[in-house]
Amino acid sequence: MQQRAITPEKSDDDLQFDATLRPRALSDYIGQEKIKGNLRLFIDAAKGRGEALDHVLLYGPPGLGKTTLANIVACEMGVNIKSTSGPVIERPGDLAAILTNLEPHDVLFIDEIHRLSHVVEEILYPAMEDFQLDIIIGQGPSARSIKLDLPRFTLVGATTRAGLLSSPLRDRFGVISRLEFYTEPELATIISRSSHILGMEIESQGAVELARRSRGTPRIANRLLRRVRDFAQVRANGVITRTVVQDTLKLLEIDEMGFDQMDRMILLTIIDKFTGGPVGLDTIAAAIGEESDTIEDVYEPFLIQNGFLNRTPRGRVATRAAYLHFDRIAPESPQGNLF
Ligand SMILES: Nc1ncnc2c1ncn2[C@@H]1O[C@H](COP(=O)(O)OP(=O)(O)OP(=O)(O)O)[C@@H](O)[C@H]1O
Ligand SMILES: [Mg+2]
Repeated sequence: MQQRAITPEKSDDDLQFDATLRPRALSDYIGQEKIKGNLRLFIDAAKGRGEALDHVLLYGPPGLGKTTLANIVACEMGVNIKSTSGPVIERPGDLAAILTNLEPHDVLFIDEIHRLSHVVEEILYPAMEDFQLDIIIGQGPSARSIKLDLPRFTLVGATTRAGLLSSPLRDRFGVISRLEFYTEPELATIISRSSHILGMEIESQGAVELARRSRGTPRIANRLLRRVRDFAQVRANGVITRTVVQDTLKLLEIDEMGFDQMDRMILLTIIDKFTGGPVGLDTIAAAIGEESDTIEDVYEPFLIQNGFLNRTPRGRVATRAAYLHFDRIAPESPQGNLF
């Protein structure tokens, strides 16, 4: 897939920036006030009792700050964090090795936790609940089952798809938090903070304009900021003004709403090829040549939340706002459930 400027998924050149721009303390983490309030309380309580924090599940669209929060939790608890991800833990032995190496109260961060295999999940249940490792060593008649005590640890799980988590796994988390898209003022604050860290001068109108076009997502805001920075250096004496932002985004073909080519393709396919829908996700995916999982996880949440797309039992439907945005005339009497 071609690298989109706006995709909220990680790319390699994000990694270095992620490291520099990632807030380290809860007080530097902007927005998500409800989650922050809860975590603050639970962390203070756990520390007060000298206990490990309860297991935490973080879910929500890519780029909203799940990994960042996991690291902050460890930092605020004053413990180490071990990071891994669902697809990386292939065999029960892999997880056993990680678990037996934890120190008391450590944070184990499992990203993409919905992609853990079944056999690995089975090991995780008693580990989360009773801090016991229950594992079978060897095969056939010589196989032995061994039980080990584990230190009390905190599992922080992250996923873009909470719906794909098995309920026994979900039930073992004491804290389940959903990350929301950020408001424009929150994103403007994040952008100003990032500019400051990168040593860039940004006018407040520039930050507001960029915030408006960042699809509610800090990762996108930071990525666009890098592009804007290049433009500002070359064409505008290094200061990020509203005009600099507008000109850069025009080059990147990102419109007033923050839609890029892929968003436009999804909506216009529904409007023009399928008379506004309803049309199945797989059909849309085939028509535009993108994975349906990617459409569902990455692009749709923002379009739905902002009222451009509806998810109905019979398929996806473009809303009146979508027709208006593209200067199309919405059908007079829609097929029953259109609007
Ligand atoms: N609340 C926040 N305040 C400031 N910066 C943030 C905040 N949340 C995220 N960021 C920035 O956005 C970037 C992406 O965040 P992060 O990697 O934590 O997202 P994620 O939810 O883990 O994404 P993914 O689902 O793709 O793993 C980070 O590098 C960080 O700089
Ligand atoms: Mg992450």
